[in-house]
Amino acid sequence: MEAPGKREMLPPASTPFPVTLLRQQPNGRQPIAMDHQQNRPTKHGLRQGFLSRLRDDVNLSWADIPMLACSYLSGLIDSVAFNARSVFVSMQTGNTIFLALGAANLPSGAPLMWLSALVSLCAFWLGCYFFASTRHFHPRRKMTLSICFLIQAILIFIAALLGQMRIAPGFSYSLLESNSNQDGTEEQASERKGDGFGIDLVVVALLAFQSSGQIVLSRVLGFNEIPTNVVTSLYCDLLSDHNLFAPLGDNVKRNRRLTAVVLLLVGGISGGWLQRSSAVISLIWNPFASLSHENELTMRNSTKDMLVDPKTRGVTSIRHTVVAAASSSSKSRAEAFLQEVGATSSAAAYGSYHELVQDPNVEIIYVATPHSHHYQNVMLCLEAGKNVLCEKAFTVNAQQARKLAEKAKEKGCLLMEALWTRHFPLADYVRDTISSGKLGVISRVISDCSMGLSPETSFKDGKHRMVNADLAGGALLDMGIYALTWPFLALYDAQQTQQPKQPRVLAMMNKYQQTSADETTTMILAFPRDASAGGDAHAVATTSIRVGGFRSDPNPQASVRIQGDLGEIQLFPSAQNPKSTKIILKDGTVEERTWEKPGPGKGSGWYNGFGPYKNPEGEGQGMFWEADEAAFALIEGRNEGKHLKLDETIIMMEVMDEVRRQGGLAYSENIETTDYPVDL
Ligand SMILES: NC(=O)C1=CN([C@@H]2O[C@H](COP(=O)(O)OP(=O)(O)OC[C@H]3O[C@@H](n4cnc5c(N)ncnc54)[C@H](OP(=O)(O)O)[C@@H]3O)[C@@H](O)[C@H]2O)C=CC1
Ligand SMILES: O=C1OC[C@@H](O)[C@H](O)[C@H]1O
Repeated sequence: MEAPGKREMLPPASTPFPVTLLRQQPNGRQPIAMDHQQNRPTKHGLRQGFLSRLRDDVNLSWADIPMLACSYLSGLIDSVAFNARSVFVSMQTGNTIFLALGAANLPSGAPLMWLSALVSLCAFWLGCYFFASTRHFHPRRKMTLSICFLIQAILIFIAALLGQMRIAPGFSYSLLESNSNQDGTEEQASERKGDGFGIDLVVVALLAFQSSGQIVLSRVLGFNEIPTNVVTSLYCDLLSDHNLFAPLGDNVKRNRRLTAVVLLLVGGISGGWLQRSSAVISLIWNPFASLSHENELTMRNSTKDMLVDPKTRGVTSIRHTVVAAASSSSKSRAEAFLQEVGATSSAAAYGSYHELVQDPNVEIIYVATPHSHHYQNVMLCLEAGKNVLCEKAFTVNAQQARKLAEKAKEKGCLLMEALWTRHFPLADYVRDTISSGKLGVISRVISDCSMGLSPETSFKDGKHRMVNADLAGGALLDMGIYALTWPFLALYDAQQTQQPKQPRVLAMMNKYQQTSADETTTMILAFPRDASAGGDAHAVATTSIRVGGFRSDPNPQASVRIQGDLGEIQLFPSAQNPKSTKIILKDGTVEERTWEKPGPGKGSGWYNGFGPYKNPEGEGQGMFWEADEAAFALIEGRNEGKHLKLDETIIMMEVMDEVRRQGGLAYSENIETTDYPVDL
């Protein structure tokens, strides 16, 4: 136990200059050159003075202050590292336990925690050895200490840079959000953190190495009571101090320990809050389309949704900003669009897509033009180096999708199909239900997405993109993609016990006479699966503009049924926008859930809704979830969405190519082509 004492009055390492002409330094160093007339050191003398002072030992009477500041730093850095990679870079006791747990393959859900802990420990050990070797170079010299602190500062700076530039994804954003949002489980959060593991470990190593410098220096300077990164022994020494309650000036070591604990805590708190606020990313969205041809208002709905405060859906670390919009027909349409959706007044309006892609403020572009135009529009964005979220159907055919994926890879851009349904919390629930095994082996999916509209009445002149073959219209590309979504989610994604294979397809197609686009299409699919995994799984996916999906039905049947040998899950009322689910198990269990759409809420006076169908006051349409996922992908440095990767988008396009081949539906060469640029 330490004896109480006042701040130690150690002899100063250097004394102030005496007023003599040639100043002899107390430690017998060279005299400093003086300007005799001015009676002050010359520039050369000053430089000499500075350098010789650096050779002095540090004045220990105040050296505890930087060491206490190190305690604050430890708290800050450890809170960041733990939040980023579930590892400590300073407190190595925790890491030793994490390493030990790894031997038992624990903790569950974080199988690589031991590796992060080991990296941190190794870097820390190396750092201790390195910084302790200063004992060979006058360890208490100001010069030696300055160099040590400089090395630490540089390492922290490099680590911060790697995080800030999103090179080290784990350190680029906060885990807090993903743990709480969108029904996200910690598993999902750690999955999200899978990318960039290696570079994250580099950051861990840099920080652990520097943090060893702190404890070594606290030892060098003789402040063993403030090891800066260990608090367990500090708590013990503090509370077992028999002079714990001595007056303030009578127990310096107690004061230091207490201050170190408080500062470490404050450092931890600041680390947490800094991550929260620094994780607020201003995402820039850029709608191509605007208020459009009388009926479809995709852009308006999704943009309005994007601008809803993400906190209303529990998302705290991102924000979407519409910085610009472009209309291919006129700038005034873009202006009207921006006004209508409530974009900020600084948002730019463009009268051409070419102008828009040159805007340096644009980070990501949301393409919501007719299917026929996706390939050309997305290629334009990618060529300009812009990230893209492109509406469904992604392209007209698989070859176009492949080319876009290649271009995105070449340019290092994010490219994602905006299949909004895939990003609903409801879709996560369906995935989780399937992978939990509750339904047994899924062997069949029945899925319908239809409109129940008379095309002769609703799309009278045949020009609407729904039926217009020149715009790659028809039931299949527009609605059939939703019917295919659930078989793919259930049989391609969620049951990935083996490398998923492309399904075999049988298809029938009825054409709308007026335009020859498909009006009703029926697909039977077989997803190849080994006999040991249950054998091939079947799906029936149907779509129609004319029949099914009547909104007038007060008790709609399930649009989607995902069936396993132990039970099934049903989705209501529509495959593209399901709002409730029902699980029926063989043992008689029934689990029903409804899925609300968040938004500004009742009393907000805010409305969204598709086309003429208004949602209840304050409820979003549900398009923000795909926007959030694109934002997270950018923040994490991913070039794809996690719920629908480009490989799967391409395979779905291949299926639709085959369906069209069997149904005899080919679009005109200029919209099927992969040539670029082509004027449409
Ligand atoms: N997720 C969802 O719920 C929905 C998604 N969608 C998808 O969104 C996309 C757009 O659909 P929607 O908004 O209904 O499409 P629209 O027919 O309303 O067209 C959208 C915009 O595309 C631009 N455009 C460019 N060239 C043409 C052209 N030759 N003919 C017509 N328009 C052109 C127009 O804007 P401008 O002239 O100003 O450039 C137009 O306003 C499609 O991929 C569709 O499948 C549609 C509905 C719902
Ligand atoms: O994606 C869509 O969802 C809703 C439908 O009404 C629309 O036509 C379609 O494009």
